[in-house]
Amino acid sequence: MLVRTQPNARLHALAAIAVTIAGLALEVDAAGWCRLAAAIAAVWAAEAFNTAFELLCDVVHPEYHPAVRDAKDAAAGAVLAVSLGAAAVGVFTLGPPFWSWASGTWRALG
Ligand SMILES: Nc1ncnc2c1ncn2[C@@H]1O[C@H](COP(=O)(O)OP(=O)(O)OP(=O)(O)O)[C@@H](O)[C@H]1O
Repeated sequence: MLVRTQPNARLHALAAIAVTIAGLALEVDAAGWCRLAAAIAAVWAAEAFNTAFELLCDVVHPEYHPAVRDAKDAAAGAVLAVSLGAAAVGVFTLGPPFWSWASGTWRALG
């Protein structure tokens, strides 16, 4: 339902697939997979709660209301915060093995 109805969830799905492929290609260790899996799960959980909250708001108060606006903005902010944290986990987990692979390849070519 999330992927079908939420454009952001499609982006999260693409990011999760890309991270999984990169993790396999870079042979991330078990601790790295734990961090990546926790980050991906946290983003999906935040997106699911945000979607549930938006749907509930639309049923409870479909008309414009400043409190609904602020509540929805706060929930969207939570997804953004978790997504930024997940991006940091991805960079710190995949960055070092990617850098070793890239510098090794560069040396082999040079
Ligand atoms: N009933 C409302 N009253 C006031 N503002 C609203 C209302 N419904 C939506 N908004 C504003 O429009 C924004 C988008 O709300 P919407 O329900 O369309 O979520 P969305 O487009 O699915 O957003 P998201 O990207 O967070 O999933 C909200 O963050 C809020 O600022």
